[in-house]
Amino acid sequence: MSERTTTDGVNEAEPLVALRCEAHTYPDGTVGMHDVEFAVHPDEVVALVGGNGSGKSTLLEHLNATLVPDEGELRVTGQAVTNENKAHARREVGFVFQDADTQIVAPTVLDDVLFGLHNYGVPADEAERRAREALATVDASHLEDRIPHYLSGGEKRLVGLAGVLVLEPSVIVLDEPFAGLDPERSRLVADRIRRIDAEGISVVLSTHDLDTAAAIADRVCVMADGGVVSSATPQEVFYDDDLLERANLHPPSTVRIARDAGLETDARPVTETELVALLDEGSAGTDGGAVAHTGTEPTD
Ligand SMILES: Nc1ncnc2c1ncn2[C@@H]1O[C@H](COP(=O)(O)OP(=O)(O)OP(=O)(O)O)[C@@H](O)[C@H]1O
Repeated sequence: MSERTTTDGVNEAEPLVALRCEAHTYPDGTVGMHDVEFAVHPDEVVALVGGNGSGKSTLLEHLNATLVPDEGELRVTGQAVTNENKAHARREVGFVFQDADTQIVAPTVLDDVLFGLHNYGVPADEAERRAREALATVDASHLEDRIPHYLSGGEKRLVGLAGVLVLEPSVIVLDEPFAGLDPERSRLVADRIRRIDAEGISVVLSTHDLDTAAAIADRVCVMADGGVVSSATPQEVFYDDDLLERANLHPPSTVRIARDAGLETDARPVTETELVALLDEGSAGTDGGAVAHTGTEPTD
């Protein structure tokens, strides 16, 4: 996790993305989001959580100017984004859609990852090297000759991630990256997200999977009724029962296990590693203490 975060989970450096949205109204008159100020800082993984229809996708789609506020402002790497320079937002903020099929455009995985680079006029040799590197970063090199449409959901998600990663954005946004994946695939995608963060790219994702959010996020933003109702560390958010209830959320399994085990300590474990360490401490000198694994922590 980031070492440069303050106690409320916010990195102090200049934000890479800063959004102020007084409201976003869809064409049918539905207000998808209102009164939101949201920033993405260098070197952080931010998880957006909240019930169905709370505004997560609406917020994410503002970060690369796919949607624009009725009233407000988007700044990306210090530049105000206007109708004339949306391309700057698209280039700096890579978006991985939940439905990977919407992003697949080419007959093979390698061609698919190359597509964006060709659009940017990157010479063929360099493009191929970068595409292969991006596929290797997400452990998908073995898929490069496959037909994208026939990949499994988890494989498509990794290829979509490589297709965005290859363009070297400052921030990667993922809408529900774990939806529809089995626990092993979720763990793999979570692991790759941490790897991308370690390479200096900030990540913002929305998810209903609070176990995985607890395992990988530096900061958690809770949305309810189209607004951000909290932005804080996983420890603060996931031990705040009133906040979770207001957002129709249940605490992650690590928190439930910690409580069941009577571990209401100031340490507030949220990751599996933190939980295991505390349970081990608690059981030192007793019978060794069996530990229930949540199965969500990414491997390094
Ligand atoms: N294209 C659209 N037209 C009209 N209303 C929309 C549109 N997209 C979203 N909304 C509405 O905006 C609100 C926020 O929706 P959004 O999709 O951002 O929520 P979400 O938190 O991502 O939900 P979920 O977890 O179910 O994916 C909801 O009331 C939704 O019905």
